Amino acid sequence: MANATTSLPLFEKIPRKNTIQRGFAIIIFFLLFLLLVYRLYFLNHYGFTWILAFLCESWFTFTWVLVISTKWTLVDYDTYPDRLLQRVPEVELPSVDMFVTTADPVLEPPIITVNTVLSLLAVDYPSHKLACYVSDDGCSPLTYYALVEASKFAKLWVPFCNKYNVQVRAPFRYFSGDDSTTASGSDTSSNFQQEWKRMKDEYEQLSAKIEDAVQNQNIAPCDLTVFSEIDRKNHPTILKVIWENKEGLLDGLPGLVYLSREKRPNHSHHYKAGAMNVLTRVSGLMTNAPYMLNVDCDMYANNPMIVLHAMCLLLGSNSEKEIAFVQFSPAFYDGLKDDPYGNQFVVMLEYMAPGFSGLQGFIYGGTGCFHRRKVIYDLQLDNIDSVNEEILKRVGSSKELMKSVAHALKGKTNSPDHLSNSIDTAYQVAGCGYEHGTSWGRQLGWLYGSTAEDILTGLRIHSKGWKSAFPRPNPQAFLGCAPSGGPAAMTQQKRWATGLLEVLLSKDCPILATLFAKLHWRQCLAYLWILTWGLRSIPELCYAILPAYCIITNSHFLPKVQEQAFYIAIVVFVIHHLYTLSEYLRAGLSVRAWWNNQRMARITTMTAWLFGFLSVILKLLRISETVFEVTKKDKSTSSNGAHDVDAGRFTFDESPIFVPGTTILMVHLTALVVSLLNLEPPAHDGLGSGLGEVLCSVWLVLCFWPFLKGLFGKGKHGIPLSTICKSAALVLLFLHLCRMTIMG
Ligand SMILES: O=c1ccn([C@@H]2O[C@H](COP(=O)(O)OP(=O)(O)O[C@H]3O[C@H](CO)[C@@H](O)[C@H](O)[C@H]3O)[C@@H](O)[C@H]2O)c(=O)[nH]1
Ligand SMILES: [Mn+2]
Repeated sequence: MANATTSLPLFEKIPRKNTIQRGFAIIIFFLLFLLLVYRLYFLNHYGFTWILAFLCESWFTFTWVLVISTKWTLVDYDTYPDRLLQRVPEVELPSVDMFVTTADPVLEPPIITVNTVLSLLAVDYPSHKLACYVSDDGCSPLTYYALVEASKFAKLWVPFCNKYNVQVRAPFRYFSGDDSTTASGSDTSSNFQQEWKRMKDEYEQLSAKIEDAVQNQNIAPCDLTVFSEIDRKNHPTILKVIWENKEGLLDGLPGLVYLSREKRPNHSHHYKAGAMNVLTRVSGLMTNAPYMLNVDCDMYANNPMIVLHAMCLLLGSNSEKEIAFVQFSPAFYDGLKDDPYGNQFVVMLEYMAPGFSGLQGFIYGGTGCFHRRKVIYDLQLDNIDSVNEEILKRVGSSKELMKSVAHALKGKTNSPDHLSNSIDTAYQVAGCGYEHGTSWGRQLGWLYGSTAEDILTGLRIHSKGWKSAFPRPNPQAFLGCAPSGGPAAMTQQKRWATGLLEVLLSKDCPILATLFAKLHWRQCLAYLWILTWGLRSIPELCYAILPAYCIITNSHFLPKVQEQAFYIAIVVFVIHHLYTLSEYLRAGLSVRAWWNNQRMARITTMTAWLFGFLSVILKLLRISETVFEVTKKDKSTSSNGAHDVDAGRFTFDESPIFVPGTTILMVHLTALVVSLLNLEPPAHDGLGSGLGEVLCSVWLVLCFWPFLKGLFGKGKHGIPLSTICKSAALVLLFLHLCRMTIMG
């Protein structure tokens, strides 16, 4: 019996059947191809609108090819933690360092970070094998204070979770239900009821203390002298071991370390990538676990078995060379109903991600990911088994760090040492000058040069020939917070588009990696699909302007109703939308969610991604650097946010990011008025604009419906007057250009 279980695999890759979807995808491709042939055939007959339409449609076809290739074989992972526990005795499980990054106590309220940390401290894993490191780029005494208080609460919380096998170990979620019966599941014993009540009181006290500290800057006695008169952009390293499991107790509490790396005005700190590298070095000196988990401050562990699930994949592959990192599917708590901002990515994670799994593996998404430490130490050499002096020199001048890296590369773990013994050397490697002259950020660690450091680092790992895994356990592994307002959602999308384009233009570009390194060519296509997000804004914008231009100048860019080609265009449009709709329905989402995502895809592409594209152009012209703007996290739990009737209604602010959207909407409204009132000039060639152009215009107005409501909305639901004026000016300019071409 024992033998039977030890020989069973720890995980399985399960291919998904998708013959019908493939069929439809090919039909769509075929129709697009026909349309292009038709365009080519008449290329000399019609003028510039025709050529522009041809170019845009070529791009759409290219993108479609990338999509088909990526989604061709879908693979899911199943993991079996119970088999792992039978195979490996608890004391022999490898250790894991858990990193949490936070950067701003206002955009990222300390109570959120605290909950994430508590959920990690309480996971089902031998606690002396875990250590949690919090990097605070905001250098905030509030965050530090909140963590100190949280560690006191953790001493009650962790045993409570273990004793009653609590499922959700982030207290703000666990206690968001009203009474203990909802939280306990089956346990209704009076003991449990009492303890539950006590725990709830304790948590309420903790959050009240933190809230009070935030509101009144009133921080109860706690050693905060190091924070006095600190400037968050100019300060020395602050490193505090808040708690350590000195006795190495199996059921103690994992170590907890607070770290705010040194910052100086003239030193580039490389945003999150820089923070991750400091965390890697400091933890290397303190615990040097062979595996590292990293989460954003708002992503709490929602599945207590999560580390075991990851270990099934990391320990269970036949050759170590198999899986470099395990990326869990990100998901969001309190997500707005039907995804009005199109940023919950359910469908992408349902089809695209398993498609990547059928190739080399899904991308590294920055949060909810377990890495092998030794892979992170060596993004340069192909063969990490040969530990040579070369690598060690690249990690910088600290002898202790070299020793720890050598250990990690050889797969040895450090003998348990006290965290506090390495404090002095840790200060050295957390300094902002430490990386000078080393390979951090270039050949090892998290890579610099993109605001999507996650994609860049993951791509480099895949280019070395490694694979990655994308399991989706039930319950969901990690839950985070998706932006729930127009401005925050747009900022996030803009940063992604910027970062992705930076990767595309870097020397890590997937095309080069396929030619000169070990990236598989279809993995390259999959990466191109995501890296070209920012570029898509240009053809989409052009294509969106075409119908309005044609109506206003009374020309055409689509086939006429009497032509057969007209039906190709209609059919491809209809089938494509039915295809995406079926994906939503099969994923258990509503028609409304589908529609919201369709229109948000248009809005995001033409606004946020356009700005991402422009910021990369400015970087190329050396006019300005790209920046990592942190997204705002909401504290709301289901008690407010989600029930708010206006919750899903689009919000705006003064940001120029809303100008293109407003302009497109106004251009199309103008075009529709022109068409309704028959104000078009006489057609040049007797073939004026027709039904196709009008339908396109109506469609775009529908896509930009949130903006139409915004024109008449008030407060944050309204588009600011200044934005409307700027857009109106652009519309006038556009009309003027149209007139010139008619005259011309
Ligand atoms: O200078 C900085 C800036 C950010 N962060 C942290 O980076 C994380 C991600 O920032 P967030 O604003 O939450 O970005 P998201 O758009 O939610 O993040 C996604 O996209 C980023 C890349 O664009 C990745 O870094 C993230 O891991 C990934 O979740 C947060 O924990 C921040 O505290 C830092 O530590 N230092
Ligand atoms: Mn985030």
